[in-house]
Amino acid sequence: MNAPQTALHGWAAGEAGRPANPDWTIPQRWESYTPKEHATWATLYRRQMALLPGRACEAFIDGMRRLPIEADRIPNFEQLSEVLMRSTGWQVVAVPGLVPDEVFFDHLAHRRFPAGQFIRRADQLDYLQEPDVFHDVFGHVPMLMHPVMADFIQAYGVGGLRAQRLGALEMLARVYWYTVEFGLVREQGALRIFGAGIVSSAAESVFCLASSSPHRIGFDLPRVMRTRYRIDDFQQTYFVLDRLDDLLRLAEIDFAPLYQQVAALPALAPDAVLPDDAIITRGDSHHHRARPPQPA
Ligand SMILES: C[C@H](O)[C@H](O)[C@H]1CNc2nc(N)[nH]c(=O)c2N1
Ligand SMILES: N[C@@H](Cc1ccccc1)C(=O)O
Ligand SMILES: [Fe+2]
Repeated sequence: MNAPQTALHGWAAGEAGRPANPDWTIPQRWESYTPKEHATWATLYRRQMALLPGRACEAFIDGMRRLPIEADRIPNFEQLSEVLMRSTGWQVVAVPGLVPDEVFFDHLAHRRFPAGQFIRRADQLDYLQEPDVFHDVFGHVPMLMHPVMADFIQAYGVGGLRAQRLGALEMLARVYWYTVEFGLVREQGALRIFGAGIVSSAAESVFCLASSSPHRIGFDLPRVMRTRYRIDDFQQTYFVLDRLDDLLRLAEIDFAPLYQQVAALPALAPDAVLPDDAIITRGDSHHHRARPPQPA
């Protein structure tokens, strides 16, 4: 989820504007979820699990299988953290919603995944401005069981704190957006989803692979750093990794010189196509202005 900082949950910042806790974590208060909230989770879970086999990458399906994530109840973060800690050293901490950039990056840099404690209302099933527990836990957490993604997201946290110092937040956020949130990866000759923003959206899980309108382009780091993204509708371009392990190489590249080179170039529209793009499928001209999916 890389939405701008606009939609900060007021009450998270407390009346005085300062959060009760400097790292913005709150108790999950798992016992206080209502049956209706669990039912919303169940609806979303069932809808996605009917779509994702055959569309989501193997790492996602495997991670989901190994975690205490049930169909009909919002998961308990302490139970998730026990399994994650043993596997890749991660834990899930509850936050009220979007937190400030440096708080977010600091959590990731210490292998703490900040997950929204709240769940969307029944009338927000298809679209949500802020990351709720379904997007964060269903979408992101299973991938944290994969060692490559576990290392990549921690490195991203470290890189985020650095990018802030270098004034390169937007370029870095695009790398996260087009991988962790909306990334595709080749798997046994087919394209599979690994991005959490797609995985947690029913409409986009289908659209990203089946529609002729988005471009699908082989991942290229400077190209991704230049490409703007939309947060309120389907992506117009998806970038495709040859394999998830490519993320490790990515994490080791020193971004600082790239930030300088890319900052000197004009940013690209979300639906741009360049002559030397490694086009996998070129989108058609008209855009399906479908019901906006949940941004991620
Ligand atoms: C660029 C920026 O770091 C990014 O949008 C962050 C901001 N704060 C966040 N806060 C939470 N809880 N979850 C997120 O995904 C993000 N995304
Ligand atoms: N390698 C990046 C850090 C990073 C790691 C993983 C993902 C994105 C960025 C840097 O030098 O800042
Ligand atoms: Fe997200």
